[in-house]
Amino acid sequence: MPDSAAPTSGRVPGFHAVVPAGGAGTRLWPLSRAGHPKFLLDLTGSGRTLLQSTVDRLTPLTGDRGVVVVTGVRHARAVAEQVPTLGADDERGRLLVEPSPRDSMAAIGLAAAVLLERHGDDVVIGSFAADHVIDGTDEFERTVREAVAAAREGFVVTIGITATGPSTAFGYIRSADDLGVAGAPTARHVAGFTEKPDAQTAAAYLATGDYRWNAGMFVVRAAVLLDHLAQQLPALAAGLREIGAAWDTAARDAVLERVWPGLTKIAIDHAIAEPVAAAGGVAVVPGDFGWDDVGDFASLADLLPAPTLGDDAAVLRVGSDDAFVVPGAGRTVAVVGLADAVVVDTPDALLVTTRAHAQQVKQAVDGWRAAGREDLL
Ligand SMILES: Nc1nc2c(ncn2[C@@H]2O[C@H](COP(=O)(O)OP(=O)(O)O[C@H]3O[C@H](CO)[C@@H](O)[C@H](O)[C@@H]3O)[C@@H](O)[C@H]2O)c(=O)[nH]1
Repeated sequence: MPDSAAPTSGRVPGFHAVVPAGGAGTRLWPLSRAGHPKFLLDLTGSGRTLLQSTVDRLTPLTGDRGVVVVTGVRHARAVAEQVPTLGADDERGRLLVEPSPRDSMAAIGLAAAVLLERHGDDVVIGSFAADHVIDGTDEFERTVREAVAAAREGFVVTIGITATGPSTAFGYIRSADDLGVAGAPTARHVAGFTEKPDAQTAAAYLATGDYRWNAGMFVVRAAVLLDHLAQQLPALAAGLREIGAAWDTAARDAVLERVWPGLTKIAIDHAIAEPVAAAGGVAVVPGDFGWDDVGDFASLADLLPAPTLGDDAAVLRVGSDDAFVVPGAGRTVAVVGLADAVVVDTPDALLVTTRAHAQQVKQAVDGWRAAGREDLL
């Protein structure tokens, strides 16, 4: 089939999206807390939480019943309330609840194993984080359609974001020659991954023109993913397959209780992407859409059209036009002479920092934890 014949709109048959919702978002404290982390929050003022926006973005590609969310026990109820289409109480619902966090390979592998059992050998899955912001729906959809086409040919496919600077917060993908797969004209082979390099290395990468940011999106046939895992980590693959086979049966809870705690904790990047790329089995589709993982208040401030999140009338600025302010309910905030300030007010905790120090907010969370203030986390 010539490339021009590949469908460019509508649902992609046999494609299911997997949304791992596990991150704590500690650099966005005190908005993001362990009990209501970043993905459950409306951080962009759109009226939809990051999780809801993620599902909204994927649904045109998968159809209403084609998105699976994998989350922990603690957040299952809130996720079910925010995304009723997951059918949490249905026999074959699409809300998969992990007994405990065992990192991204187990989360995505669980969904792969369940979907393989339900839909058979040809099912293609794509994993997309629950807490990223994307601007440019058409380009996102184009990229995913190409990724699915390449995945059908047996590749593990990543999406490589055009880097806008030498970020040290992301992994980098080095692309090689054209993949030459019908329906995926822009896909290339991946030469390798580097996880979160230092600033100098990142700048050197960008100068070559061969590197893109790894957005943590992986598109692959579920059967291929589990076969690769069986090569790399046979016990983890076998455990996930056993759970997948039991998921829609009365044995689910007993199998989960016995098998889940023993699963290796490892990120999908290390378990699959890096070793499979070394063997030539990974492809990248370049994605020229706006993408941000909203890692801290500096990136959140850059995303928003105005430097206030919430009630702008509650904020008074004197010589602080760009100060980023999140006023708490029922209180006003005045910022005087602090251009770079970040002020985030909530009922029980107030954060004052600067954009330049936004990455270090995690240390405040660590500090409260060390002080035994679990109530603030
Ligand atoms: N359900 C569930 N999800 C999890 C768990 N652990 C991680 N995840 C999810 O897996 C995804 C990636 O995990 P992180 O641990 O947050 O990875 P990272 O440090 O952000 O790095 C990865 O993503 C970056 C892009 O945001 C990439 O740049 C980087 O290369 C890498 O792929 C996120 O969506 C996170 O919610 C878990 O135990 N359970």
